[in-house]
Amino acid sequence: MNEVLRLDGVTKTYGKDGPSPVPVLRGIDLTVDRGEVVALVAPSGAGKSTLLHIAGLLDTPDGGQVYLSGRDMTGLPDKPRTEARRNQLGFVYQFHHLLPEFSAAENIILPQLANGSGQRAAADRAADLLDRVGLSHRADHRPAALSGGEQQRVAFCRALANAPALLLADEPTGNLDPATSDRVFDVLMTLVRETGLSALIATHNLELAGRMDRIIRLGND
Ligand SMILES: Nc1ncnc2c1ncn2[C@@H]1O[C@H](COP(=O)(O)OP(=O)(O)OP(=O)(O)O)[C@@H](O)[C@H]1O
Repeated sequence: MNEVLRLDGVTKTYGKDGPSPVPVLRGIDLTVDRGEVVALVAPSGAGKSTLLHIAGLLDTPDGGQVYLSGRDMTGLPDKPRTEARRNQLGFVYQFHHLLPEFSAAENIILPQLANGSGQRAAADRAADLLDRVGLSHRADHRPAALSGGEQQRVAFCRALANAPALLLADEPTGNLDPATSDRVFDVLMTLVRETGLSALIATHNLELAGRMDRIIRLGND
């Protein structure tokens, strides 16, 4: 099985039983292979976040199937979906959403402890990931003491903390100025390549999209 993610004929309409339904996804077919980094490019409002939420098992489609590593996740109860989300998926958002009262290292350690890792192994992995993104020296600092680009690098480490099979990212550098965005995106790509991770990364930035293995377009972009 070479596919980490497969969406087959996925449809989604918001408020479909109400007076003003909003059809967003109309039969999306999409795959991400193991080790592949795919850009998701679309105009604003075309449904990138909706698609990432469905692929990330945070929302369910009205129709169609979502497969993770070959397993049909559609219609499964919450428990296996939550487990799959914890074990197989990593998320990065436009804003880092780090826990403000914890240090950079702790933000990477906590999801590992929640997933059953021991303290020592979790701390070692956090140290390794911070080293990879060039932030070893900021491990004990809280997010507020870090720059926007540094915070986002910590968020990448947190997303990779539990060694997911697939990284889902929604405008991961969209909140940064163009030069920082470029540098931080390079860090993300290096991290993804070094760990052999698969990724589906939504971006408006065509230059960044061009650096990925393949571009999938939604809507008329
Ligand atoms: N809960 C909801 N109820 C009704 N409509 C919604 C809901 N969530 C999203 N939408 C609508 O669905 C469409 C797609 O939204 P989505 O956030 O997926 O787009 P997007 O491509 O990620 O946009 P952006 O790039 O601006 O973040 C938009 O028209 C949005 O207004």
